[in-house]
Amino acid sequence: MLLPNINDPEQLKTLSVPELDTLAEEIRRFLIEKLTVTGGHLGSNLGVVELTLALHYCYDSPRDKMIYDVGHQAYVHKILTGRQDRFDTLRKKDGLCGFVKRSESEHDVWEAGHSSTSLSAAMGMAMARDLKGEDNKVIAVIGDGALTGGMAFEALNHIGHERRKLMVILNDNEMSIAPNVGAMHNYLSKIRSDRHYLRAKDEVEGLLRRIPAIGGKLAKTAEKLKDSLKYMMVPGVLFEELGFTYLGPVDGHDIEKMIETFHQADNVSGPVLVHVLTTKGKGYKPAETDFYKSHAISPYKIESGQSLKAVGNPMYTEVFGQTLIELGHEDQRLIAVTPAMPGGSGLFPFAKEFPDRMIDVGIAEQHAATLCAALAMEGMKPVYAVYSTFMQRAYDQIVHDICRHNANVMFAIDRAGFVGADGETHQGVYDIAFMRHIPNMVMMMPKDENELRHMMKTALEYNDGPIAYRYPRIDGTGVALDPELRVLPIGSWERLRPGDDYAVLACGPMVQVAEEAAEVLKREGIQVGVVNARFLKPLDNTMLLELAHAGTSMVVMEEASQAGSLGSAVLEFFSEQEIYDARVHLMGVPDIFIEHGSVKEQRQQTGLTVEALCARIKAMKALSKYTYKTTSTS
Ligand SMILES: Cc1ncc(C[n+]2csc(CCOP(=O)(O)OP(=O)(O)O)c2C)c(N)n1
Ligand SMILES: CC(=O)[C@@H](O)[C@H](O)COP(=O)(O)O
Ligand SMILES: [Mg+2]
Repeated sequence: MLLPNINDPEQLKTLSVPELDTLAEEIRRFLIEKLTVTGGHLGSNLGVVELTLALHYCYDSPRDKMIYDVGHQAYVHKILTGRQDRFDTLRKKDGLCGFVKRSESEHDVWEAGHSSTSLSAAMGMAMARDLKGEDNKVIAVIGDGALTGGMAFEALNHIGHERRKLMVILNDNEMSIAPNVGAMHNYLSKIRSDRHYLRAKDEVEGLLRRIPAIGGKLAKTAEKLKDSLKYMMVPGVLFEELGFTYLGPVDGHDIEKMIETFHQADNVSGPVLVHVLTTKGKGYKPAETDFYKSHAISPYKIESGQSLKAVGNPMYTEVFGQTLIELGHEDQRLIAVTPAMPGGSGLFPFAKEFPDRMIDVGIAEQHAATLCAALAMEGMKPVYAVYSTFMQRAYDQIVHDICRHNANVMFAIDRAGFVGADGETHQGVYDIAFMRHIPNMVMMMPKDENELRHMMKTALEYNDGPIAYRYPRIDGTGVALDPELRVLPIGSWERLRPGDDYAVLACGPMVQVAEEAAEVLKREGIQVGVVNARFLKPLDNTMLLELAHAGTSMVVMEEASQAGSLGSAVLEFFSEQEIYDARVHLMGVPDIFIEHGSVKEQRQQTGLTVEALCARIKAMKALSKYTYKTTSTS
């Protein structure tokens, strides 16, 4: 057994290639076993075992900078840099992060979670290195999925122009989370499969060099001919034209070949792109054969890869997917757009039913938003199905292309609120704050999956501009679903419980928390009203005025950034109305990044629990007595 003794990259360099191969197999077994308990990004990591070994064998981390795009495929890097014994804590509270994390190790030089940032990071580090007169290597490892992201293209454009020395490793497994899509993907597939492309690049270029230079009139024609031959026969010519030296394709499970290629790359003075072919899930059948199982999985049975997650109520995501089919039958103009998350967004059933009406644009949140704007302006009914966290990428497109045009785009914002194990890079807690202030936007959040269905119907029937519904990454409440879909009056809230002294204005899953807290407090003799603040914009002004005029003390509770979300909107309303004595307390996500753990732990950490709400109301009660006493005696 080599693995338990390999705790730093220096030890790795003493191994022979056969020993590295043995180590690769041991690492694979280690990951497959450990992740049965913790879950995690299994397939992506199994695919890069040899690649990561070859990198650490050839380069000196952390002096040489290894930058992993997305950072979900860095488990092997973590094992090789002294974190093997922490894998039982993977993605758990205070445990090993599922992504690259600078606070964990000096070998983690760049953090991510969102995709396609690695090339810009590599360029920045290479520039800094040159400006400081240093000579370390800079290496970005980017997957074929992440390469579909706009930022990656922007960086390729810059790197190819500047021609600084750095290495891009394109880890091509033909998969994003779902099978990869797009013209670049088609181009890479061609390189993989076309035997002409697989000819040794040197051989072809040598041949071309041997065609004698011809002077005079024929020169131009000959050069054109050479160019055409090159285009036909040299793999990766697109990257070459962009200013990179292209090396590959190389078998990403052959350590010796990769070491050879990296040495070759070291002799190139400008940017190099090494095209590495890997298999996602390599070495674990369930992950190799089922792409759902090959990406982010929950704990599983080792023999079958079958999930051990207890079967609960259908998730909001599933209810969304099923309801979309109903609406798709109702309105032929409805079309779903996803930036690379067809499975996670629950769109596969819709795609099966309406294969021409589901568009996966790749990791292209910005493009997806503008595409939806244009579809809407031409009379279609686009649903932009997107995770809250990834929608952050499309802020300008939402303002500039969707809201300014007042385009009838429906936003299905999944993973709104805490997401659990993915942690701080993926929390869906900012979208209310960065969307509600944009003119024309309407925003909703359902208290349960039944209401989600009504919101979807409401959005479809709404023809006055953009409208969003956001829902969490959790199981639904199990409520019975109305077969009849209803249109909700825009800006209407629901009073679920009466209570004149205190009222909790809650949205989404916090409504249930508020109801439970109200029950607890009722037993203690405190009557608390509960309002389902299901429209985040526009607010229910009438209800707010009623509450203020009744002298009700309000708590606004939301699993969203406290700054700028629903609570802020309520305060703004009272300020606009010049109602300065409304008593409003905010309970939201504080001004810190919330790390990985379970959703329950994340709620505990931020005080979004029944206990914390009860405590807050009791404190308000105590304070109001005091305030009352002092004012009445003065
Ligand atoms: C901006 C953004 N959009 C979507 C995602 C979700 N996502 C995470 S990994 C991934 C697929 C990446 O594919 P690839 O880079 O080829 O890596 P692989 O898992 O195949 O190794 C996607 C779509 C993300 N992390 N960031
Ligand atoms: C790395 C990444 O961004 C995705 O793989 C993400 O972890 C998926 O999240 P869900 O499990 O919520 O679909
Ligand atoms: Mg891939």
